[in-house]
Amino acid sequence: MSVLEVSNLVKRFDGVLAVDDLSFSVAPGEIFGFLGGNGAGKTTTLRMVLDIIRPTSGSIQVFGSAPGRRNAQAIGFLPEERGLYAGMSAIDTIVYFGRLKGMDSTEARRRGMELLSRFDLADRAKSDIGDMSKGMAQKVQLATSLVNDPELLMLDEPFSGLDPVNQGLLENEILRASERGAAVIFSTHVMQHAERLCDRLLLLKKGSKRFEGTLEEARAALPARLVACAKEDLSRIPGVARAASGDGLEDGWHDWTLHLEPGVPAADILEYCTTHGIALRRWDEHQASLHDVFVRMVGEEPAPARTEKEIAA
Ligand SMILES: Nc1ncnc2c1ncn2[C@@H]1O[C@H](COP(=O)(O)OP(=O)(O)OP(=O)(O)O)[C@@H](O)[C@H]1O
Repeated sequence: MSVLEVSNLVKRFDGVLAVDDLSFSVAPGEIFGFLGGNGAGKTTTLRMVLDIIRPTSGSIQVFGSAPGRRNAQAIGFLPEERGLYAGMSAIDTIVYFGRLKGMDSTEARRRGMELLSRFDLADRAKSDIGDMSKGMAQKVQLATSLVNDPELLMLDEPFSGLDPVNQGLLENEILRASERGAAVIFSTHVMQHAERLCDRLLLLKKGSKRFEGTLEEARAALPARLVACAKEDLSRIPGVARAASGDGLEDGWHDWTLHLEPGVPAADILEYCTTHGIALRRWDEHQASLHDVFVRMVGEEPAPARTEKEIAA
């Protein structure tokens, strides 16, 4: 059974179609990347799953029932706009969120301390959130979304504002949640995280789905490029859309760059060469990156991964 099933979801704000006939589902243990540019409808969709806002039409099933109090206890959520109450300690904040999820305080405290240790914040457990750095407070907020060991973990732009070490820590938490069987949905503009983590991903543009599938399927949607060294003319091989030969090498060998027709696997070209006695001295396949797929399907540049220096600035 799916943890989350979204069917023909529509959300209209005055004059803005924020989510347009969106359907997808997420299974237990799956890491699902929710990708799209600014204003694509990611946050709006997550808010509907949390029952913070109501859909205009369509349906959402969380653990087999409509969003609401009953299933909220098994959900963990990290909102895009970060912010916890200054004036409360890190551990008390986590316990508070654990209580909201129906945990008893002893268990929430035990679990909170375990998370703070894992996040290298055990010695700051009693620090006021207001006295913490932005990144530290963000890790405490992450802990509030994990305290109840949620079966559905939804993270809205979780990597933004974290330095590279803490981005790695967050990646580990996502993998850990998935390994214990939780479904994890995270939204991001940064393709590198999605490339490393996602079992499946969905590309959203102006509220509507442009692509849903595995990373491999996403890459296969764009033509591959091959670089090969041959004596023969490779431009006439079936499945090659464009070919350019470089300068001649010794003994009549040439480097070729081949752009394949969409959907043609590189292996077909290799097989053709083998069966037709075309000798190849070198063979490199360059698959499209998720960045290329995003640019092609969403029509804009995703955010680059930020350097440590940029984050500190
Ligand atoms: N409460 C609201 N009232 C009116 N319009 C809204 C409201 N919330 C969202 N929108 C609009 O819905 C569209 C989708 O916004 P949403 O925040 O879901 O995008 P997003 O994919 O999360 O973008 P970002 O990556 O910039 O956070 C935008 O055009 C936004 O202006």
